[in-house]
Amino acid sequence: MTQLTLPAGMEINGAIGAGYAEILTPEALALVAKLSRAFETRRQELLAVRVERAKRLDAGERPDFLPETAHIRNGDWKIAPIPAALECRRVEITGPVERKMVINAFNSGADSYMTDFEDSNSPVWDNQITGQINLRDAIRKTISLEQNGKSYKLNDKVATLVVRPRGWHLDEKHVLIDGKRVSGGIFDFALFMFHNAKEQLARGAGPYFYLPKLESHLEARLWNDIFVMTQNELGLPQGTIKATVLIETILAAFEMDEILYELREHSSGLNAGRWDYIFSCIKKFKLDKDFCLADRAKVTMTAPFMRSYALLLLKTCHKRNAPAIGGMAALIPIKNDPEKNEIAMGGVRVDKARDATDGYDGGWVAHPGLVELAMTEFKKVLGDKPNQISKQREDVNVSAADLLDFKPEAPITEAGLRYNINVGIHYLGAWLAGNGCVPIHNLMEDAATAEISRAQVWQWIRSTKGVLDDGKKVTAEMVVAMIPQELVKVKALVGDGATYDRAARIFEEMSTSASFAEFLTLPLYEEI
Ligand SMILES: CC(=O)SCCNC(=O)CCNC(=O)[C@H](O)C(C)(C)COP(=O)(O)OP(=O)(O)OC[C@H]1O[C@@H](n2cnc3c(N)ncnc32)[C@H](O)[C@@H]1OP(=O)(O)O
Ligand SMILES: O=CC(=O)O
Ligand SMILES: [Mg+2]
Repeated sequence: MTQLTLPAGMEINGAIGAGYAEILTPEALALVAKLSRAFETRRQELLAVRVERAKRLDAGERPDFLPETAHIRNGDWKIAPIPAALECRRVEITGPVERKMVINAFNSGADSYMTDFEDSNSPVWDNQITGQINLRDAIRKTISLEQNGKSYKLNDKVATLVVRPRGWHLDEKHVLIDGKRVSGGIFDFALFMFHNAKEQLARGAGPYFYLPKLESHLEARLWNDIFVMTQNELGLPQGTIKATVLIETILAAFEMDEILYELREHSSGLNAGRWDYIFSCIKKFKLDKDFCLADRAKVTMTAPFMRSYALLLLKTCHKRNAPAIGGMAALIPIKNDPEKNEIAMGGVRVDKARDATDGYDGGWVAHPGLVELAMTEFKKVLGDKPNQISKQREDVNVSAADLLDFKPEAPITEAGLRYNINVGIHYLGAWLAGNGCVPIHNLMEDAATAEISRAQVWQWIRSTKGVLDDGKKVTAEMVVAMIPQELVKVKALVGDGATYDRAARIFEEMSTSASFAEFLTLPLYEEI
């Protein structure tokens, strides 16, 4: 086995596969070690703050805009100018860091490509390191692949790359510094920066990131401080790194100005990460017996609380000269059924048209087959302009009560409950097998969408409003009885893989246990 030279105090317990040593170099690992030692204590403190805040919310406290940062919300400031490579982001394709998908996404015709170490990626060690290899090769345009009789290589014109490292909650368990696991996000970020930032700048772009699952401006400040130290370490001018923050937690929605302000030298705007946002709303109010959201399919961007969130994000960004990027419609092309496919494409069209008309500068798609369609909707509104940041939404007024107006509460149906159980088992099983993004019932399912499914099941059992439209109360016994039935249906689709039995067991434990797992990926990560 290849031997790595490690910085003092670092241990790596993952297998070292072909080409890994080119990523896990002593210098790159030294940056991981430096950032970890400098910032791990703060990461842990901020995670502890999340726990304390959750306790207060569990006890009935409700979030509001922070009095102590009113001067930032009321102040007249802008973020630093956006680099040319990030001015035009009408369509952003996203996808896991798998080699074929990396090539296809770069070639998709989208303006930008968010490559994903987060929601759509199962963080098995091999995915993390081969993902870094794939990105290194793609940035240098040396990436290629022969698969199923097809040859893959990059076109001359490719999308601008944006990288999403893991969120603050995730560790990288294969790498220890001074006996403790390193942060998954710092690990992904540091390796990427070390190997690629200068190369990207030489090629006319730069190191651009998406930051997931932040809950406060102090968490944004931590990323900002990491950027400052990394730029110093690598000899890059301050402000070189640019990051778009996903507003995908209810708490961050109350701190959007503050998040942009913390990152103002490094900001490239905000994105409305709708799936985690819905999950976060359920999670943060999980013990409120009056809280209840309808069947997952009914909680759309036109739901009152989602509409308020989307409009506030847009207004906030444009006031600060920052891009506002829309989220992901989970619809994907449906093969072999033109009628259903047309309905799905119509759904994506409506979604992108709404965002573009509202004033968003771009939006996400899950699949190359959606790029042209989404582009058409943005071009209808933007014409030849790269963005519409100049469009101010002073007409928008969103209060705390609007953000917390959680409707629709009904209907909850047996079909909706079974759907959540079915998707939960299917997704968990795929994730355990190393695949973090799966088409299920013609929708894109990733960690964020699956979180909604499993959180709804837990919460419906406990909410007084968790009553099916036929009058039956959702109970743990009902869910436990449905799990084997849904497992059979999942296996009929995907085969008899052992991970699905494990997934069903974990799903049952998660749905029925008294405590609510903070993220489903946390217990799952200990299984891989
Ligand atoms: C909530 C959030 O965080 S959203 C962001 C995270 N989610 C994502 O990024 C979604 C990523 N999308 C995907 O992984 C896939 O599109 C899925 C799983 C949803 C659907 O996958 P499949 O049904 O296998 O796709 P399908 O068979 O139609 O793929 C056709 C081709 O498009 C490619 N493709 C599909 N999606 C993508 C993508 N997002 N990026 C690049 N290539 C893609 C496939 O690799 C395949 O290539 P090939 O023809 O060369 O073999
Ligand atoms: O990351 C995006 C989301 O919707 O969640
Ligand atoms: Mg998300």
